[in-house]
Amino acid sequence: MRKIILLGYMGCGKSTIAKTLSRIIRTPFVDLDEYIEEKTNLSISAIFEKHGEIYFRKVEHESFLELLNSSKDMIIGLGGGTPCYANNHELLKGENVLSIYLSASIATLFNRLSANKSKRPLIANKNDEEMKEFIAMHLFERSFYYNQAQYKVNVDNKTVDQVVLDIVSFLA
Ligand SMILES: Nc1ncnc2c1ncn2[C@@H]1O[C@H](COP(=O)(O)OP(=O)(O)O)[C@@H](O)[C@H]1O
Ligand SMILES: O=C(O)C1=C[C@@H](OP(=O)(O)O)[C@@H](O)[C@H](O)C1
Ligand SMILES: [Mg+2]
Repeated sequence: MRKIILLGYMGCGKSTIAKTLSRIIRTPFVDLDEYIEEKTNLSISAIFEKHGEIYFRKVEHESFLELLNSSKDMIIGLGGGTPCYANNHELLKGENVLSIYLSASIATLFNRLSANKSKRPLIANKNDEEMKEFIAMHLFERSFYYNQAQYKVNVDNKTVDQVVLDIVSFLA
């Protein structure tokens, strides 16, 4: 059954867009981070703190496979790092998979993330200057993986509804 996968850097809007898209096209959505939190009974921050990032990436890969192998139609909002580890980017091209990269400028990401960093362990302890530099470098490193998606939608200066409409146009 068809899986619609949203990917992109932290703060690009994957979780938010997945929720609204789900309502519009009447397809259930699963946020991969939330799925992992339920499965492990730990927050993403607690997993990083107690078990480290390598363990998180292992659980993330297993969880992504579980969702892809389920027999249901589903929208999956990935974590920002999901396509960049464990060859997960290869899974973006599978049969019955439609993958969409929500691309955003460094300025957009910085503005959104500076107000929302506490639950994101990779940036939680950075000040504004450190964060700007980190986002620029990290986005550059990850772009290769994000660009493996079948479609790309730029989200800069767009409302959630506008982004959802752009995505709906690919699904026709
Ligand atoms: N199109 C948009 N316009 C303005 N703010 C947005 C938009 N999409 C998401 N946001 C906001 O950006 C922040 C990060 O969104 P989130 O969905 O958590 O991103 P992700 O899951 O990609 O990390 C949230 O505060 C969310 O409300
Ligand atoms: O970019 C990353 O490596 C991460 C992004 C987060 O998801 P969001 O992109 O939804 O913030 C979450 O999976 C974890 O904190 C690691
Ligand atoms: Mg998210």
